[in-house]
Amino acid sequence: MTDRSAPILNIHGLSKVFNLNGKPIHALKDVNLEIQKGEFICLIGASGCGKSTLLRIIGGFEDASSGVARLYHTPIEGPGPERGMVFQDYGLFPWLTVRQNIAFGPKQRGLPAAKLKELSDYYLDMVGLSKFADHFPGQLSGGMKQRVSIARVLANDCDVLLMDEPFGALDALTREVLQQELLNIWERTKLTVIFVTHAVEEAVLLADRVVVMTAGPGRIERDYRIPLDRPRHITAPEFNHVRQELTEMLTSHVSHAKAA
Ligand SMILES: Nc1ncnc2c1ncn2[C@@H]1O[C@H](COP(=O)(O)OP(=O)(O)OP(=O)(O)O)[C@@H](O)[C@H]1O
Repeated sequence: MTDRSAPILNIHGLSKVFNLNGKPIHALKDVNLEIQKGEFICLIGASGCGKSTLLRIIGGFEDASSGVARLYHTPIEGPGPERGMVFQDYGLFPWLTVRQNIAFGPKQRGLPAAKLKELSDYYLDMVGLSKFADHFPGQLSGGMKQRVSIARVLANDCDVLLMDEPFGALDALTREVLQQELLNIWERTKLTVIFVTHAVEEAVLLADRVVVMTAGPGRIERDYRIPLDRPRHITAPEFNHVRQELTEMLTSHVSHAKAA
């Protein structure tokens, strides 16, 4: 039986070596991480430190070279409905309408038409796109496409939302709106979120814990709990203080890496 009081994710001694034309690329080395159900985790670090690789291993899209990632005690051996992935480039089906995109997973699982309608209505409303149900992705803005992508993952009833720089391609204003919407959804659904970002401010705004990674090979350098209550205000002095602290953590790793 599944023990729901255990950490939802347990990553132990995880390493990943890619083979690029016969040359080993050490993407991750001895990564250890425990994530509790309902936590919002941000993974942050310099380009190439293995954030996406770690997310893809948790998603089951990539195998570890050694070590193990467990979801509720069970080693992850492939993708599964408990984990939903949201990418920067949306990953929508352009030939399906917004509603059909959202209902795609449940339809594959054989849900009847009435249930599909009810489910898609619910998630269309949650992401504020009810009026756009019959539009195609090509007729939507980037922010709207990302809302569809989030709704599609939620409609699959996952426990863990894996997000790889989901707002990286959006303009600053849309990004702020979507960050707020994501927080509202997270509070409403109690999902566990693992969110990759390059942006310190985004991490301080969203995360319970920020996991700082360093490159060559990628490992966890710091696991930092954000000492701020919610809701957070980016103009507040204490927010700025935490942002500076995290920025210093990140830049000190970059300068140490250069000096080494
Ligand atoms: N399929 C692959 N084959 C070979 N090397 C790979 C592959 N995927 C990733 N890598 C290498 O593994 C390392 C980690 O890559 P990864 O994409 O996980 O980093 P990242 O921190 O997500 O980077 P970014 O922030 O730029 O997206 C990099 O050196 C990358 O070149």
